[in-house]
Amino acid sequence: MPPKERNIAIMGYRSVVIIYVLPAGKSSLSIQFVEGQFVDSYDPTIENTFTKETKVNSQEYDMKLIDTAGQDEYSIFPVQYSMDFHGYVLVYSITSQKSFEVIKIIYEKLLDVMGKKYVPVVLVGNKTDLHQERTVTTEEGKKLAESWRAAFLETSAKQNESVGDIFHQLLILIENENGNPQEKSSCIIS
Ligand SMILES: Nc1nc2c(ncn2[C@@H]2O[C@H](COP(=O)(O)OP(=O)(O)OP(=O)(O)O)[C@@H](O)[C@H]2O)c(=O)[nH]1
Repeated sequence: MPPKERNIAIMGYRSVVIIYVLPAGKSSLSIQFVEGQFVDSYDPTIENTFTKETKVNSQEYDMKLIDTAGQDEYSIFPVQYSMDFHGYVLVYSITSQKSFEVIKIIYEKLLDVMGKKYVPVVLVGNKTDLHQERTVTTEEGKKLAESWRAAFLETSAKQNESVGDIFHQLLILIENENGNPQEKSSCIIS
């Protein structure tokens, strides 16, 4: 079987006042997944594109990951991210209620721009290593994902916890959406 091409956008909150509220960690998740490293610095993203080959259930995929510029509640949803994308990773930080509120707004805008009731989404609560600073409970994240019929994961880009699972689960959701039901548990080969 030839590799399937999959375009995935990664979105999340970016505070204008970054001294007080650090962003969700979209770029860190992308870099951890693609390069296997954590870079502990904050450099606001304009837009980055990463490519990665991966395999799920013996199917090969050529993934293009677009790490989008961060959004806030006032941003107009960038229309270019509603076209030619197969699925979305929506990231908040478990240490930031604000990022959790903004991710709901990003999701609503995404559906609105696409004119759809469903799109394949993995909701990600990042920064689990900062558990002492947690302000968003696992239950809150789970409930939100259920209401979207999305997959839900808590991750740490820093500790490389569940990072590969994000993309694995999203590829499965995209196959399901395309009418090819997949089993949930299978190994990912990167
Ligand atoms: N402790 C911890 N810090 C993290 C984690 N992921 C990201 N960070 C830090 O959070 C800050 C923001 O991370 P980025 O990956 O640049 O965030 P972003 O969402 O891509 O932000 P924009 O590029 O502005 O959209 C950086 O200082 C990262 O080092 C994590 O899992 N744990």
